[in-house]
Amino acid sequence: MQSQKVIDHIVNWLKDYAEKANVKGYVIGVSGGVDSGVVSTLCAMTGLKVLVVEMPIRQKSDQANRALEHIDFLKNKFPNVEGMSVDLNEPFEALYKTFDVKDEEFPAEKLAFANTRARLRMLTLYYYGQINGLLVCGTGNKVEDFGIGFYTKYGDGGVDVSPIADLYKTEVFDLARNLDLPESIKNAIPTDGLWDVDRTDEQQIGATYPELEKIQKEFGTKTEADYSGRDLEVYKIFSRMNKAAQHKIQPIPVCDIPEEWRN
Ligand SMILES: NC(=O)c1ccc[n+]([C@@H]2O[C@H](COP(=O)([O-])OP(=O)(O)OC[C@H]3O[C@@H](n4cnc5c(N)ncnc54)[C@H](O)[C@@H]3O)[C@@H](O)[C@H]2O)c1
Ligand SMILES: Nc1ncnc2c1ncn2[C@@H]1O[C@H](COP(=O)(O)O)[C@@H](O)[C@H]1O
Ligand SMILES: O=P(O)(O)OP(=O)(O)O
Repeated sequence: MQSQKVIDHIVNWLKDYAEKANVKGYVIGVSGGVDSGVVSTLCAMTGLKVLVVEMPIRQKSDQANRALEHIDFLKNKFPNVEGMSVDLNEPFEALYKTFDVKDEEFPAEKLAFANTRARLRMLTLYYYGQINGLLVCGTGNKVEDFGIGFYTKYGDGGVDVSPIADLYKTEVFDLARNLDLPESIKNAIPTDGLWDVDRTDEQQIGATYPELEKIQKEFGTKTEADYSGRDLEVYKIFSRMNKAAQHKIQPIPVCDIPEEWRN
């Protein structure tokens, strides 16, 4: 990939969009992962106002430390960047108490609370975005957003612009190397950090991003019959998750009203 061209293209795209939308810049949640590391740096390079927010919820200390290290890196390098931490532990625990949890070991309960973390972060970003005249900048990549739907609907998926959604995860890592991000971010193992047990994306999905990308690039042109061995296993994972994620990939279904009933 011609990384420098892609970097310049995204930075200009972000700058143009903000100018046309008549806003001051962007607000981004920074987790200590590579996606938000890259996106926040690209936003910072626009020279526009950028607010980077760390939002711990039952956070593992290594993730929180990486996020804080990245915020310091950006603030030192870019005078247009401001950073803040918003501790969401209390509101999260309050919701936990408020919702009528019948069985916290029930898988649907665990999933709903994992997604609640992402949704609390979304509403926080919209709050700080609105009071500062900033748009919420998304961090989803092409595999998460258009491949396997590995994001929370109206959580981290609830954003105003999505600058890296046409980049595969390995391409995001390429950009991270070219942007000279802190080593800890360049080497961060992808994880959604939404669960009480520590699980990487690879452990949760059952395949690596390079494996998924290979299938995603061929999806629609090759079928199950074209694969064997590990590729076949990954094809099955990708295809199952892609099918289940169609409600996130396609526009929300609207119930059409027959025209003749309008009189
Ligand atoms: N970037 C990341 O790494 C990241 C971030 C957040 C979440 N995740 C992962 O993403 C997954 C999110 O879970 P999810 O996808 O079950 O939750 P979700 O909330 O994103 O989507 C499920 C919800 O979508 C709606 N829905 C389901 N089927 C539908 C249909 N056919 N039509 C319309 N709406 C429909 C329902 O409201 C359902 O509760 C989890 O595995 C989580 O760990 C990954
Ligand atoms: N702890 C966090 N602080 C701020 N922003 C966060 C945090 N965890 C996640 N985010 C944001 O959500 C997306 C997706 O996160 P995953 O870790 O991939 O689930 C991330 O890029 C941040 O913008
Ligand atoms: O979205 P991030 O920044 O948390 O990256 P990753 O998904 O690789 O952890």
